[in-house]
Amino acid sequence: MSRPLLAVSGLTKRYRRGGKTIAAVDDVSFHIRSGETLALAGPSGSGKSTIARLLLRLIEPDAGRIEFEGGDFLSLNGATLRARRARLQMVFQDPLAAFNPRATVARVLDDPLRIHGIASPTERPHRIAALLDRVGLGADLASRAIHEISGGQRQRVAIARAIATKPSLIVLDEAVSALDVSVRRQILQLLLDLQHEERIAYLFISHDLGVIGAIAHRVVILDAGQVAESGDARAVIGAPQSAIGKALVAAAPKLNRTSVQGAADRQ
Ligand SMILES: Nc1ncnc2c1ncn2[C@@H]1O[C@H](COP(=O)(O)OP(=O)(O)OP(=O)(O)O)[C@@H](O)[C@H]1O
Repeated sequence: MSRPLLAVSGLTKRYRRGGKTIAAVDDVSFHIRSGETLALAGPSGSGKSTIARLLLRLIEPDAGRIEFEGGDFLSLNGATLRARRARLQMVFQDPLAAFNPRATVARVLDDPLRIHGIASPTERPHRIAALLDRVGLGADLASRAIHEISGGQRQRVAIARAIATKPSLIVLDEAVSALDVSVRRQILQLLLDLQHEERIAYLFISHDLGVIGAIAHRVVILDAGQVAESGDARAVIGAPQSAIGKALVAAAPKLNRTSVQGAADRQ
């Protein structure tokens, strides 16, 4: 079997709080293959965002390994880390917090093309127009400021920015949670289409098993920093074994699957 795109093993991150040490992430292991969607589910405080921050190297773990594209990701630094980071992108819940709200859409999309030397100054406007088209937005949006466009449009811009560097993996941290149901369906469909066409893998972080059932192949359910259970997304959601899995299924709103062609349908 080929090596996974991302292999996380024994990942541990502890914080000191009120004189005590708590493990926000406690000996967590999982892997993601090229073109696959793995969901990380769990209630608030279970360690999902800490794992995202560890994967982006925004914080360093106390123990564990992260292998990405066949190499030790934690030992990279400087230019080698920057180059590898282009292949691992992130989409957050709130693009208004991730980008300068006053920046134009063109500026937000120009940054990764410039920083990673992907296109020359004369080529970049064409690349930006192509990226906007790719995520279903018109070129006329390029001159608008981030704070002037809708939440759904902002999330499309965030996805366009993420794909600008041709990543093999995108970490999506509650990326559709703030959107209303119809916009959420459209964004999920866009993610599925991009994955189908460009074989991008997703680490889809969410507390909502309804959404996870529509997009993920496999799921890891976290509880207090540890893996409570994991497996095929439909099997786990259909018959959760852990107490936390049962609670998340009971709390999940049903997503109308007919309007999203689920990832598992395309296997
Ligand atoms: N910088 C920090 N200092 C101290 N404790 C922290 C820090 N960041 C996170 N924690 C703690 O680590 C645990 C995991 O938090 P984390 O944000 O990863 O959970 P989460 O599952 O993403 O939650 P949510 O869904 O609410 O975002 C929580 O107990 C949190 O309080």
